[in-house]
Order: sequence, then C-alpha cells, then structure tokens
Amino acid sequence: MTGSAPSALRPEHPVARPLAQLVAEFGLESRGDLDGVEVTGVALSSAAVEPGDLYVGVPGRNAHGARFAAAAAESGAVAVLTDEEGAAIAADSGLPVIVTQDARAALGAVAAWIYRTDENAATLFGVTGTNGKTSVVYLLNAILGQLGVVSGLSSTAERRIGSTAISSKLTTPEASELHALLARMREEAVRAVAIEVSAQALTRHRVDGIVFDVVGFTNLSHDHLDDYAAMDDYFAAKLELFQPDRARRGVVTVDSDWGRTLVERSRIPVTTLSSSAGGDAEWTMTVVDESVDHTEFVLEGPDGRHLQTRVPLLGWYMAANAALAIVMLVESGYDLGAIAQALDRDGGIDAFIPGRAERISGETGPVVFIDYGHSPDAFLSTLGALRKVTDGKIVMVFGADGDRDTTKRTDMGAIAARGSDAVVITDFHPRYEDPAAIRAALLEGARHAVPDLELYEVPDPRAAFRKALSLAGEGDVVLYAGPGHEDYQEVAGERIPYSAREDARLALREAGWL
Ligand SMILES: CC(=O)N[C@H]1[C@@H](OP(=O)(O)OP(=O)(O)OC[C@H]2O[C@@H](n3ccc(=O)[nH]c3=O)[C@H](O)[C@@H]2O)O[C@H](CO)[C@@H](O)[C@@H]1O[C@H](C)C(=O)N[C@@H](C)C(=O)N[C@H](CCC(=O)O)C(=O)O
Ligand SMILES: Nc1ncnc2c1ncn2[C@@H]1O[C@H](COP(=O)(O)OP(=O)(O)OP(=O)(O)O)[C@@H](O)[C@H]1O
Repeated sequence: MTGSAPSALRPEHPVARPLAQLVAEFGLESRGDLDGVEVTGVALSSAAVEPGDLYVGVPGRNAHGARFAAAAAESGAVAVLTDEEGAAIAADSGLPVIVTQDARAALGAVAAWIYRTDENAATLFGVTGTNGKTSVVYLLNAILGQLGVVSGLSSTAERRIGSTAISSKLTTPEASELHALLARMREEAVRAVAIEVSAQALTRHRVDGIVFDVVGFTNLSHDHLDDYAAMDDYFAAKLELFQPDRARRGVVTVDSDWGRTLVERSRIPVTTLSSSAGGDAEWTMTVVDESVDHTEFVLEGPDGRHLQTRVPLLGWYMAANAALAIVMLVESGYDLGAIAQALDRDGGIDAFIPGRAERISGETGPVVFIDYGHSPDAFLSTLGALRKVTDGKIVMVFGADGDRDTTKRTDMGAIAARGSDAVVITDFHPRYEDPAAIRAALLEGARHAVPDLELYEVPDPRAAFRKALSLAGEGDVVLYAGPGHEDYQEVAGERIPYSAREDARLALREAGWL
C-alpha cells in the first residue's frame, strides 16, 4: 500500500443536509426531534460511525444492529434509521429514530442522497461473474490510467484512489461505504470508477442507488452454493445487474452457456465477447503468444475494428479479462484507436494485480505463483494456462474455505490432481470448521480422480509451501492457490497474520533462489 493509509475512504469535506428533508423526501416516519439535526455521513456499523452520521441498524445473523445505536450515539451519530423491531430496541439510545420497513433496502438511496453521489458522477463500470472480477477491475483501472484518465477502483483486494488505498473486507462494500467512496473519489477529481459487484452485493442491496454506465460479465461456475440454493439462483442474482435500474449498457462474455442465457434475459443493450474462434459474438479475443510472464492477444470487433496488445499476466483467461475491459471502455465511449495507441506506446497493458497468478520467484529456481483461485473453474483455468507454458513439473498447494460452500471441495481436489504432477493439501481459512475434515474432503477428491498421484497433507501453510518447493526444481512451477493478496488466516473467529506472498518470498530466500 502506498500513500496514506486511512481506515475508510469517506469525503473529507462533506456537505451537511437537514435530516428533516431526508425524512420528507423519502416519506419516512420519524420519532424524536429532528429540528436542526444535520447529517454529513451514514454508517452501517457502530464501529464505523463518525460525528454527524446517520447510523443504520439492520438485523444481522448475530444481532439486530439497532442494539448498537447507543454506541453509535457515543461516537457522534445524530440519528438512527431502522425498522419497526429496531425502533423499539433503539428507543432509549437518546437519538431520533427514523423508521422504514427494510432499512437495508433503503440504505442505497439514502446514502446516495446524503453524499449526493448522482451529482457530477464519474463514469461507473461494474464487473460481475464468478472469476475474474478483480482482474477486470484492475485492468480497467490500468488502461484508464494509460489513457490519462484519473480513475478509482473497488475490489476484493482494495479500494483505491490514485496512490491511496485501503484493504477491503468485502468484495463489494456495503452501500454506506460505497457511496462515501464515490463522494471521496469526486473530491479527488476521479472521472471513472471500476467496481467489483458480487452476487451477494446484488442480493443484499449493496449497489443500490447506483446506475452503472457499463457493466461486464466474465463467467459463471460452481461457487457460493452456501448462499444460493442452486446455480439458477446464483445466476439470477447476477442477472439483476443487467437490468435498466442498475445499468445502462452491458458487455457479456459468452464463452459459457450462462453468458448466452444472460444475453437473452438481460433487459439492457448488451454487446457480446467470445474468447473462442467461431464463438458467435460481436467481439472475439484470440491469444497469439503466451509465456509464464505475458499473454498477447488480438481483439476483433464489428466494422473491422481490431487491436493487438499484451498483458503481463498468465493465461488466456487474463487476455479474456483484458478484452472485456477494453470492450467495456469502448461501450462507454472511448475510441478503440485511442486505446490501441496508448497501449502500443507503453508496450501493452501496464497492470499489476495483487495475488492473481502473481509471480513471486526470481530468475533462478522454480517459477512460483501465488493465486487467489478458490473455485474448481479457477483451478481449471490456471492449471490449463500453466500446462501450456511449462515443460516442467507443476506442484500445486491449496486448501479450502471453512464455513463456505462445502460442495465444491471434491471438484477442487479432482481438478488439482488431474492438472498437477504433485499436490500438497493444506489449511486455508478453516473458520469454525474442523480443518482436518476440510483437508479430508480435498484429499478424497484428489485421490479418487488420480489414485497414484503424488499427494501430501501438510496442515500448516508455511510448511506446506516449503514441502511444495522441495518437490520442485529449475524449470518447474509451484502454484499456491487460495490466499492471493490476503494477509491473514481465519481460524475460529480469529484473523491470524499470514501473508502467503511474504512467506513464499522468505521460503525462496531460504532455498537460495531469491
Ligand atoms: C454473513 C453475512 O452476510 N454477514 C454480513 C452481515 O453481518 P452479520 O449478519 O453477521 O451482522 P451481525 O454481526 O449480526 O450485526 C448486525 C448489524 O450490527 C452491526 N454491528 C454489529 C456489532 C457491533 O458492535 N456494532 C454494529 O454496528 C453490524 O455492522 C451489522 O450491520 O452484515 C454485515 C454488515 O451489515 C456484513 O458486513 C456481513 O458480511 C460478511 C462480512 C460477509 O462475509 N459476507 C459475505 C457472505 C459476502 O458478502 N461475500 C461476498 C463475496 C463475494 C465473492 O467471493 O465473490 C462479498 O461481496 O464480499
Ligand atoms: N476469466 C477467468 N476465467 C476463469 N478463471 C479466472 C478468470 N479470471 C481469473 N480467474 C481465476 O480466478 C482467480 C480469482 O480471480 P479474480 O480475483 O480476478 O476473480 P474474482 O471474481 O474477483 O474472485 P473473488 O470474487 O473471489 O475475488 C484467479 O486467481 C484465477 O485463478
């Protein structure tokens, strides 16, 4: 992280608005005296409250947020917005209470009103899909920078404005944080923002109050079946982004059947992109050269428009992500020729994506990648890409999330086994699950798929990485999938400091390879 490191990115010069006006404009019910009460911000967590905030109390898994109204008042909140149940709970907080049927559903529009985010808004890009969201957001940000456009981003890894960044807790922030971020970006003269939009964000009203100029879809594959009953429900959540109340135009990657279904069911104008020849799309991306360090591709569109460039990243899928970013820019009004010129000048897209097939190794020894892949399809893409660019052995290290979609573990094990020459199963974020049981499911998937696989179980991730390194030599590849950019391991409710990237560098130094 560079620049200052604030804990939240909120406007530095918020303009106060009368709370009574909010109540009148939204037709809300209020209890207590609103006379002279002015609001400058909004927070969904008492810990995030700043003086002048409206505190929004929503029911959660563990508690009703209204229980924290008194704590919010101590931090300077001027009122509470909550539902009927919350209003009763917050009654003795000493704050005026504004009542609505569903405070989470109201939050987006309320936050947009408080921060006036629809005034002089930047061009907004939204990216969704199971895999590739973070990558496309970084690629958009990189190309915009190369075009000389001041841009910002919101991703799983970080929220960033220029050189100021904060790390992210959620893929998509809660609406209160997102509108504050947009207001801060406006203060910093940001003209384009790339935002990662998770399915959960759509289901939980996190991008309410925003109409994206262009939205992009990467792909859909098995994930999050703890949050959604079936793939159809998961898809339906993503489909919401491609509706007129959320976006003006869309770009859809149609490499999968889900992409084609999205085109059929979307109610906004959409442009299609394919990364397979004869893919029947308006735009086609074709890889023309690839190595462990870069992927070069040609992008061809309607009316003979075309561009050839490269990404300093591994794999056809990163070229597909880059192509999606470029077509999204074109759909928002940027000229393809101007994009091509800027990229030619710089020798390609100048992107660094933290923890996405990030190469940690130096010039000697095995090539080591730390990746954020934690779904079967992500494993398939990365291992497929690696096999194409290496003649050596592929050693893969990974674990699986505890308390998250358990149904993907067998497939993760099987895909890793089929795509690697040796596999080391370790612990990822066990959370409240028994880590041995998580490993057992992965081991079972791997063993069943390739019975004679060279397979190891090493619970401690530091030891697991060193085991993998010991199995590899010059010309081989070690892929450590899961931790990506993260700097912690979550065990039984605690976040224990652990950065796979830093530890891998240390291990490479210990081995004399760095
Ligand atoms: C499981 C889940 O969805 N949890 C979300 C939920 O928390 P919760 O229901 O556990 O909240 P709670 O502890 O009961 O507290 C209720 C309310 O009181 C507030 N509170 C609580 C304690 C306190 O001291 N003060 C206080 O104000 C909380 O902020 C909350 O608003 O409400 C919180 C804010 O209101 C969310 O931040 C939190 O997201 C958690 C962190 C989460 O992990 N969500 C996952 C499912 C998620 O959204 N994931 C996607 C992943 C996408 C991808 O992988 O592609 C994402 O977009 O990140
Ligand atoms: N277009 C793609 N198709 C398939 N796999 C991909 C694609 N892009 C990235 N991946 C794989 O998925 C992993 C996660 O990539 P990325 O972080 O960009 O996705 P994401 O959608 O943001 O995921 P998350 O929501 O979990 O942060 C990568 O490390 C890589 O293994």
